[in-house]
Amino acid sequence: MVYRRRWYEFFKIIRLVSSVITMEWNDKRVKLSVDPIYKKLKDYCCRHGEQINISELFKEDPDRFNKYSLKIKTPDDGEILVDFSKNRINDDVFQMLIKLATSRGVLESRDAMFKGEKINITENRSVLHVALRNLSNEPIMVDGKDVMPDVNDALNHIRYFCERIHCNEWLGYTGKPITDVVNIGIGGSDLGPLMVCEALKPYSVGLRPHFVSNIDGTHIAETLKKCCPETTLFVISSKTFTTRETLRNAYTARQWFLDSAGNEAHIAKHFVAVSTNKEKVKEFGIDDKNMFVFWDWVGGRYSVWSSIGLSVALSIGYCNFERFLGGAHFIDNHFKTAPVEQNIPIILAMIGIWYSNFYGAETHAILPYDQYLHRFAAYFQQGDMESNGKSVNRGGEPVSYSTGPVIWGEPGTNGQHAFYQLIHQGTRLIPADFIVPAISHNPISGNEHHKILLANFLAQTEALMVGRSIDDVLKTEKNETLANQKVFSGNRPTNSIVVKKITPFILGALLAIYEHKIFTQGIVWDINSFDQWGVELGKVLAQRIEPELQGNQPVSSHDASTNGLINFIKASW
Ligand SMILES: O=P(O)(O)OC[C@H]1O[C@H](O)[C@H](O)[C@@H](O)[C@@H]1O
Repeated sequence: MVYRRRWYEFFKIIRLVSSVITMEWNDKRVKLSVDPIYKKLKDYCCRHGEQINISELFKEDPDRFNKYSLKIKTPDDGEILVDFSKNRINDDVFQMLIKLATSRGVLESRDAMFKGEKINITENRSVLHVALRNLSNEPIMVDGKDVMPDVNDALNHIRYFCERIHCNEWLGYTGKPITDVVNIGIGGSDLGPLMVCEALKPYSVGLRPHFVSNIDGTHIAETLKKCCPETTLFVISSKTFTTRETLRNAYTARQWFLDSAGNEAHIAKHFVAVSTNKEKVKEFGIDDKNMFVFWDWVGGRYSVWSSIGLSVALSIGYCNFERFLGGAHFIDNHFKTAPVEQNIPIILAMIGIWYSNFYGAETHAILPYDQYLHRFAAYFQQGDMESNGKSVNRGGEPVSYSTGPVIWGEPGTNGQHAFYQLIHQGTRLIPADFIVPAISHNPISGNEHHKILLANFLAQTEALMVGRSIDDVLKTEKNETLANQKVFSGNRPTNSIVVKKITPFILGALLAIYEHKIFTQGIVWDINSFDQWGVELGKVLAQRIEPELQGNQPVSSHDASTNGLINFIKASW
C-alpha cells in the first residue's frame, strides 16, 4: 500500500514538473503575429500571393498530384485519398506552412492531449475524446488514474443494452418490442448522433431513430406524432443535464408517455439518460442503472464517441458502432505518428490557415457528394465554430489575426444549383472540401445516378481551378458585355477527400480527420479550442427574459429595441 502511494506521489511530481516545463515552453513561445515564419508567410503572400495560379502550377510540375496528395490504406475499408494539389500552394509555401505547424508546437500539444494533460486550460480539464475510441486499450491517465477501464465499462453497458433491445429482451410496458428511439438533446448531444445515424442509414438494424433538439414545441410535437408510447424509447442526452431546451423537451415527452402509460413505474422501460451528472438524472426520475455515463474530459462537440453515441449504436448495432470508433482510432494513430508533411489533419489545417490568415478567406465550405452525409457540414459547424470561434488567446489576450472560419455547406449536387454561383464567380475566396465515396450504397439504374454525381464532383473541382478565360468565351459569345458575364476567374482552391464507400469505419476516420484539423488550427492560433464561453451570455439573458414574458405588463428593463420586441410579442397574444 505504502509502496503504491509512493509511486503515485512520484508520478504526481513527474507530471507537475512536465506541466511546468510545458507551461514555460508555451510562455516562451513568441506570439503568432510576430513568429518569424508567420511573418515570412505574410510577406510571401503579399509579394507572390496573387501570382500563385493553381493551373500554372500543374503545368510546371507534372508530378504535382502525386506530390500534393496522400493515400492512406485502412485495414478493411480501402484507401482514403486526400488530394490537396488544387490549392494555391507551391513548394515554398508548403514548406513554410509545415515549419509554422512545427514552430507553433502542434506536435507537443498533440502529445499532451493524448497523454491526458489538462490542455483545456480555462476549465482545467483533459481533452480525451481520443480515449473513447482507444481500441488499443493502452492506458491514458487523468489525475493519476487510467481512464480506459471506465471507458470500457461504458462501452459494455452500451453493448449489453443494445443487445437486449435488438433481441427484444427489453420490452415496452405492454410487452411490445421497442421500434422507435427518440434522442432528446441539443448541440453536441444531438448533432453528432443525428449526423451519424443519417450517414450510416444503410447499416440500420431496424429501429427508427428520431432527434428532438429545438425548444420550439413544433419539434417534439411533430416527432411524437410519429411514435407510439408503448414502443418508444427516449434517450435523454445531456452532458450537464441542466440544458433548458433538453429538460423542457424531456419533461414534455415524459408527460406524453404518462398520459398513455398512466403509471410512473413504467418510465424505467422507456426513459434512459446519457450524462455526466448523476444527481440531476436521478432528480428527473431515471434510475442509475438506466444511466449511461461519460466524463467532464469529453467536450460536448466531441461526445459522439461516448455514451452520447447510444442512439447510433441502437440504430446501426453495437458492432458497427465499434467499427465507427475504430475508424477514428485509425486516424488518431495517423495523427500521432505520421510525419508533419504527410500528416493529413495537419496539412488540411495549415492549408486552411494559409487562406484564412494570409488571403483573408472568411469561410470554408464542406461539400459532401453523398446524400447520407447531408448533416456533415452542420455537424462541423459546431465542431469547428464552437471550438475555434475565439478572439482571445490562451493567455487571455486579444488576438490580432483571424481565427476559425465560418463553416457551411450542403450536399452536392444540390449546392451546385443554389450557391456554387458565388463560389465560382463571387468576389470572395471560398476554399472548399469535397467529400466523395467512389461506391454508392444505392447503385440504382445501373449506377447511373452515382456516375452523374461523380462526374459533377470532378467537373466542379476542375472548373473552380481552371475557370474560363474571356478569349475562350469570345469563341462562342460575340456580345462582349455578355461575354464578360461568362468569364470564370478560376484559381479557386479545393481539397478532395475520396473514399471507397462511406462505411462506419470510414465515417469515423473522416470525423477524426476534421477533429484533428480543428485541434491543429487552434494550437497555431494559440486559442483554447475546448471551451465555449461564447454561448453563455445568451443563456443567462434568456433566463432573465423568461419571467418577463409572463402577464401582460409592458416591459421596460432593457434597451429600447429589446423592450419593443418583447412588448410587441406580448401585445400579439
Ligand atoms: O449536453 P449538454 O450539457 O446538454 O449541452 C448541450 C450543448 O450546450 C451548450 O450550448 C454548448 O455550447 C454545447 O457545446 C453543448 O453541446
